Amino acid sequence: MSGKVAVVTGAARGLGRAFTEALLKRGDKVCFCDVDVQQGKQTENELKKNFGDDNVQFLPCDVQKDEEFKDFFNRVIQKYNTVDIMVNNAGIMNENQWRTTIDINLTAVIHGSLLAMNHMKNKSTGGGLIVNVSSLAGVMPVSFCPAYTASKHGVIAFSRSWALQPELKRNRIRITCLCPSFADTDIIKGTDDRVHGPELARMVMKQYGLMVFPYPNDQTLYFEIVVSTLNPYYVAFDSENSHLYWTGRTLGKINRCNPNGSDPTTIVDVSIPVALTLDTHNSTQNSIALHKVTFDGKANQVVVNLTAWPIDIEIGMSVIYMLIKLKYYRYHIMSV
Ligand SMILES: NC(=O)C1=CN([C@@H]2O[C@H](COP(=O)(O)OP(=O)(O)OC[C@H]3O[C@@H](n4cnc5c(N)ncnc54)[C@H](O)[C@@H]3O)[C@@H](O)[C@H]2O)C=CC1
Ligand SMILES: CCCCCC(=O)/C=C/C=C\C/C=C\C/C=C\CCCC(=O)O
Repeated sequence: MSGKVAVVTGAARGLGRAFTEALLKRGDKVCFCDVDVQQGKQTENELKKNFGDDNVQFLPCDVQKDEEFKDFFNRVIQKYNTVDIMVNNAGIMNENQWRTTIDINLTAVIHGSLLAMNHMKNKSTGGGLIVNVSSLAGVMPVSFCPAYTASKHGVIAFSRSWALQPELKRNRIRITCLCPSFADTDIIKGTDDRVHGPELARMVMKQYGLMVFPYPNDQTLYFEIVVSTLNPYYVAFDSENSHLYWTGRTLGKINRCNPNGSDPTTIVDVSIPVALTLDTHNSTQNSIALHKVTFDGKANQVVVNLTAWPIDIEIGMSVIYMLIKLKYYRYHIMSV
């Protein structure tokens, strides 16, 4: 995948900057935008020093503003002729500004995805990768930030729904959601006046810990890898190489095996949390018919049911909570 042209939104700092650096390290060219112009320029200067003037460019853009976003995207195409990877990362967390939260975290992600899809399906070389940054708050309810959580659920629902479109596969466009746990960036700083129940927010963050960036070996930034975390109940399926991934008992332990359960391997074993990526690319039009895979992990058993194609991931929280109590974890990868 290296040697591609990538766009990253909201990359003046934080995860967006980390994604940008990871892409640059692979040899991609990156054009990033941000509403924070001063920070954007500073980041651009720093990255240019490390990766070369021609490989990285910052353009100011507020993704909430439709015309600005469209212009930004078109300017990237004018400069580099193409966009191969689109990372819709810009996001805020502010329950007092819930409408803006939805506008940036969800509406702009939809807009960015559509801009990318329209371009990717028409370009002569065809295809591309869209990475929509959701959150673990996109797969579970979080009482202290309901609007944020709704926006992140929306990102997953939008991405999964598009992933079901045969048109996407036909045009070789892959759409992926990245669902990080708490990461040590500005979004979680000074949350007191931006969340309902700051004490609970602090307690939860303390309990779960923070991801550290840059992540060792760039594991979380390697978009092709589908991994999971936080608790042992997240399982992911990578439709590109058919691997199944599941977490261990501790944060940061990620295992992988083949779809038939063979070759179970621990690919990450660290004491810090890592990110969950839901791979929404249901490219498997050739049937993966009824598998039942059982793993015997060290502490607990994990059962994965693959039903029929296309593959998608459904996590039922109430069932999960019940099974956690029983120390027995069951995951459903449903046909939809
Ligand atoms: N840090 C965390 O714990 C987690 C973060 N995320 C998501 O990761 C993404 C990146 O967040 P972080 O790097 O953590 O936060 P951050 O606050 O460090 O970075 C967000 C960046 O987006 C930019 N931005 C905000 N509104 C914008 C707009 N309208 N137009 C253009 N740029 C805009 C900001 O200026 C900033 O540079 C967000 O979508 C966030 O929801 C998801 C899960 C966990
Ligand atoms: C403080 C807001 C952080 C925003 C950044 C973000 O997206 C981080 C998400 C990380 C995890 C969120 C998911 C789960 C939190 C775990 C349990 C919450 C349950 C407690 C409750 O809400 O009642």
